[in-house]
Amino acid sequence: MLRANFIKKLPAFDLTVDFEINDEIVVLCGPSGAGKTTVLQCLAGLKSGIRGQIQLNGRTLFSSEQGINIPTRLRKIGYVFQDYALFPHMSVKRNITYGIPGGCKCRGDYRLSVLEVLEMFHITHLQDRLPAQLSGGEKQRVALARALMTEPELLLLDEPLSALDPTIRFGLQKELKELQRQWRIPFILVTHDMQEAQFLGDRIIRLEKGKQLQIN
Ligand SMILES: Nc1ncnc2c1ncn2[C@@H]1O[C@H](COP(=O)(O)OP(=O)(O)OP(=O)(O)O)[C@@H](O)[C@H]1O
Repeated sequence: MLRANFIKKLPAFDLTVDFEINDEIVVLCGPSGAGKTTVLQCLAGLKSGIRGQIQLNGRTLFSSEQGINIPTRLRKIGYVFQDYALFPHMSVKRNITYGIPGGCKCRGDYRLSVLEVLEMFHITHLQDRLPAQLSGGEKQRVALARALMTEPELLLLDEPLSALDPTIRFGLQKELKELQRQWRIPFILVTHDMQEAQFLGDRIIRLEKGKQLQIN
């Protein structure tokens, strides 16, 4: 479970976050500039100047009061960026194993092998390609595979499907939902698309100028 209760001062307003998220998909929506991406960045440890606390499965990731600020790489949080942020000069396989001790060869302390993850996302045949040689949907699968390879306890997705055409998009929405049901970790997903929010979200939180309004 994720518990987050913090304030982040932004130039135009204060972003106020107060939520508890179980093993479910919470969709964050709201107008451009409302603070959605900033919420994800604060949770991942990519923003400074926060007051409050963040706990994941009982571990304190951040507490301004106690002076705790666990570095991003140790937070056990997967992050899928809007533009996928794949390394352009690395193959699919290297992208997926980047940052994993032992890389492609070794399982180490991880439960999953790279071959299992490639299979899970139906991208085994693409493992030696570079990102430039992939379609948008394939890149999205690689980004998800990379995020899940580290066995996160929370997955953050910033408009993961927005670059895709509607037919591929719907297929991947279903896959995302199934993935969450299999992994049973909290997903927080940002989208501008209300249909997508309704389909994917177990709960929808609307942000307006940094304030949370719950829709369902
Ligand atoms: N690096 C920055 N420096 C100053 N202000 C910033 C910075 N990044 C974001 N902001 C401001 O913080 C606010 C929240 O931005 P954020 O990117 O979180 O919004 P968003 O809801 O994700 O928007 P969008 O839907 O357009 O991606 C905005 O008012 C934005 O102008």
